[in-house]
Amino acid sequence: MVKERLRPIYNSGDSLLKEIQRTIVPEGGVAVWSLGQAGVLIKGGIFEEIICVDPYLTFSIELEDPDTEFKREIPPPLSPQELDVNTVLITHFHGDHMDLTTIKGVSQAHPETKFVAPASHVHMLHEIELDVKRIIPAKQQQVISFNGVTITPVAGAHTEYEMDQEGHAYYLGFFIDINGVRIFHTGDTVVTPDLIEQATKFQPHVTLLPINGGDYARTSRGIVGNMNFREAADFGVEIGTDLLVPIHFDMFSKNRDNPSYFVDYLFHNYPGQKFHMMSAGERLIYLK
Ligand SMILES: O=c1ccn([C@@H]2O[C@@H]3COP(=O)(O)O[C@H]3[C@H]2O)c(=O)[nH]1
Repeated sequence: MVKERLRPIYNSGDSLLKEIQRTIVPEGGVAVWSLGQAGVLIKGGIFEEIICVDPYLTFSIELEDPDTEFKREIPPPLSPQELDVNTVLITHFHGDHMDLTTIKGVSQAHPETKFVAPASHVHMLHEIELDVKRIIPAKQQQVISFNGVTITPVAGAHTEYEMDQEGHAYYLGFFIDINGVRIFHTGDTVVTPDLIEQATKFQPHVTLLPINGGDYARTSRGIVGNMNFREAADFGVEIGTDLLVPIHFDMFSKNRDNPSYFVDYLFHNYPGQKFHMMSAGERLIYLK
């Protein structure tokens, strides 16, 4: 039943693992793989760091609640045990971004992997008994640096800016600088003047941004919205990014939009804007 529902993806399992291992990224470049939804894997820098953002590599949402409308439409390109990365970045606490089953599987299979998660929600990682030494609480504007990589968390508004009592943002995006290649993973957010200002200063080479939007029907079912395809394109162009990569459109049939609308909108309004739409498991090599 589940198998019939799942749509094909470009690459997965052993073949994807080998590709990730064998990819040597030239200076001034990064390799990016889509893992579906907001999940991406990024490789680059002098130490060939591998960073993963928001891996949802299980069926945990539908296993925990068989009546959920959030049933996967694509298979996980890798199992949690196969995800061999230096650092996992988590943008926020929703199960399709902070999947505790994925995180537990990764952490048990790869004892060296570190986990960066919003300070407001690191307590959720204690539920899976992740060693606190492996957790880096992320706070907006507080830079995290390791091995030639600089990560600056930026607060997002998953329709609203929300924060805990200490003022730590619930929803984060990440400005990631790998050896001079600047990547902005927005996380889940709508467009705000503050986000435009900060992203314009960062001047990303590559911006990964959601396009699924939001509407009355979804909001009334408790689904929190994001920027839509028009807002994503306008935002990406306004901040001056070189390459736009739409995300958050392939996982759940009830909470997505057609990426061809994003492409069509760019075609008509910003024909000089570079973009790349990815299939899960696909590799993109970006050179500055
Ligand atoms: O653990 C979960 C999983 C999902 N959700 C809802 O489903 C939506 C899926 O897309 P999104 O990640 O933009 O936003 C999510 C939320 O609205 C949730 O509230 N809690």
